[in-house]
Amino acid sequence: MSAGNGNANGDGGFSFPKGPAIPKITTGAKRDNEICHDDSGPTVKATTLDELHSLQKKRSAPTTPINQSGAAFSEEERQKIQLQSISASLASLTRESGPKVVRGDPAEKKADGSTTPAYAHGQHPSIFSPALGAVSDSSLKFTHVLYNLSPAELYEQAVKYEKGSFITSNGALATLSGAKTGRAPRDKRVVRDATTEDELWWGKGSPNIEMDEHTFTVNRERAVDYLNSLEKVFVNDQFLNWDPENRIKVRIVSARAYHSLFMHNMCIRPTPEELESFGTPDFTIYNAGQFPCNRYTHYMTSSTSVDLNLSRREMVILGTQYAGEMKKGLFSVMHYLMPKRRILSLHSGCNMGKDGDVALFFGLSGTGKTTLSTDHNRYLIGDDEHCWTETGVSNIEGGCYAKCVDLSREKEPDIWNAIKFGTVLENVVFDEHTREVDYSDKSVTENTRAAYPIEFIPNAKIPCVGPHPKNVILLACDAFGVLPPVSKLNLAQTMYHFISGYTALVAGTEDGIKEPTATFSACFGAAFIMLHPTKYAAMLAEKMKRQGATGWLVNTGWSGGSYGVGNRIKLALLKANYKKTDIFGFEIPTEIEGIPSEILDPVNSWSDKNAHKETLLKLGGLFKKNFETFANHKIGVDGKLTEEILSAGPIF
Ligand SMILES: Nc1ncnc2c1ncn2[C@@H]1O[C@H](COP(=O)(O)OP(=O)(O)OP(=O)(O)O)[C@@H](O)[C@H]1O
Ligand SMILES: O=C([O-])CC(=O)C(=O)O
Ligand SMILES: [Ca+2]
Ligand SMILES: [Mn+2]
Repeated sequence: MSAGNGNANGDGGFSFPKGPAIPKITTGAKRDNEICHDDSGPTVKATTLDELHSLQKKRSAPTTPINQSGAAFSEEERQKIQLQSISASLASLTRESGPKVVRGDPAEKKADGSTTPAYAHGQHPSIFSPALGAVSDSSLKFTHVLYNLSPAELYEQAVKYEKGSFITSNGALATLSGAKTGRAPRDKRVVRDATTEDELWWGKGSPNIEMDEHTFTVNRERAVDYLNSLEKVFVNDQFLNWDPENRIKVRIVSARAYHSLFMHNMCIRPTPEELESFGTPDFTIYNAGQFPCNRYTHYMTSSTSVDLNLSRREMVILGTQYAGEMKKGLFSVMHYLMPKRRILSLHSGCNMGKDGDVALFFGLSGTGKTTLSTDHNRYLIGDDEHCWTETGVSNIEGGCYAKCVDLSREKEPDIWNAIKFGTVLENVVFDEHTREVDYSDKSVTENTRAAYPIEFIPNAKIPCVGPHPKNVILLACDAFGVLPPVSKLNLAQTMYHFISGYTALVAGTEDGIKEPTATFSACFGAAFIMLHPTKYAAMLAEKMKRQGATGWLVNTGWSGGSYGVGNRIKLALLKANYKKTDIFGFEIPTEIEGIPSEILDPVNSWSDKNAHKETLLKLGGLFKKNFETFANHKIGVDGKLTEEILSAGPIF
């Protein structure tokens, strides 16, 4: 039966009316009487779907690699050298040779459908097969290496293979860091050997909990074997420190796209040319965070272990996927390496005014280094880790790590806008359908974070270096409500408060805990320092003195009555008249334009003056008690500095 022409003769009472025949549609060759011209353009070049897909991706533009002697490497030679180096990084210490490594995603099928390369040893440029001593199953398999992938590639890897990875409505990559949503300082170990024995700060108050070289080797082997057992690993080769003379080459081997993208954002990203000549890294991280350490290993007290070996220039991560461990592990390394070069490493934010005045912002986690250094009216040099050299300051990192709990576009527009394609959003909650992030939702953790490259901040200063600081601002979030909003400090007071590293937060919102808890963290970063705090303090004093920098204590917390009475206050810097406060002996301004004078001295906003005095004394006592640890440690040749610093503390 032919369609279209109805049949009027049927007996079923169903028929199409007879009408004019439907005109035939003609395509192809242009005809004179054509009404509408064919604008479909040339047809696709591929003849098969596979070919079509292969056309979609253009090869990255080849660079012109130059080797040390000035001669160009071939692409094949270059890839071979790279893979050889990665294989060496992954070498197990006992078997002494690295695994077979191959570039690319194992899931990307070859034309014949195979996923494992079919090439024999040495035949293909993107395979490296070391000569193996003992043959085991793992030495027969390939380890695929995803080397310095781009954010787009890492998004695809994360979304395809990592549970909990989603693209949010602002374009960021939302991830989950697993059971650990913050650092685990109690699980950090540092190898104590002949060198570090004398050089590092050990014992009471020190963050450096020792482990021996052998135990490190056991954990390293565990991490490396885990990584080698995987089908693929991510390798990032990047830099630390924007000061070209003190740049450190770091390699991060990890199992998750989340970790690779985090470090892509947080470390300095090499140009293709810099990557060509990267060579051997100065420091390597093995992040096997999904895999636990063996609790029965000596020195281990949990299934998490973050191990630093300064002599081997290696760090091993087991049993935590929290990405901040990598960032802060490297920061610890800088706290060791830089002072050796007479460079001061700082847990501080840093920005610069239009006329080149640099400010440093020290503060414990969550006191506002990122928030306050990201200031629309100033150039951002960095938000968290810096070096102060003979010539000025440099950022150690290539990215920022902002807290995003309760983030709002109105209060922090630059951070808000930096959360876009390429940014890693850790542990946030979002709408399952619209993928809109709810920053007020703390269901996963209160420590939600955004990691983005520093150039996502519009007024970032690239390269991230600046002249000597003029102002050194110590941030404290004082839930006791007795620290003034702004206090000017003399040099000894600056040292005293730098070594103290005070902040006080209201302990958990649950369980009825209402008392603020004071936290003291030497150098505002006790978890990361490697030497005795007074070493860093002496360097800071010397630099501030020489450069004529002014110290400030800024309360970013609650001022005027304890928590609940006062409100969190905004930072203001100033030229004003000052008066001296009781007990702490701070110089506080008597008036600042635009700020009601009464809030400049917190006593004014306490209705119960006795309660104010009591709270002030209580806090002073906590400072004194904390400082006992440092009191007998001499700094400076004659120890005079110690006395001067001691007398710069609270007096009562
Ligand atoms: N007055 C204030 N000053 C600074 N931050 C404030 C203030 N009021 C509220 N906040 C909030 O406090 C938090 C400060 O976090 P921020 O990321 O700046 O900490 P940080 O010092 O950089 O810590 P970390 O070293 O852990 O990254 C932000 O969530 C910010 O919105
Ligand atoms: O390392 C982290 O988790 C975040 C950070 O910057 C800090 O704690 O100082
Ligand atoms: Ca921060
Ligand atoms: Mn920090």
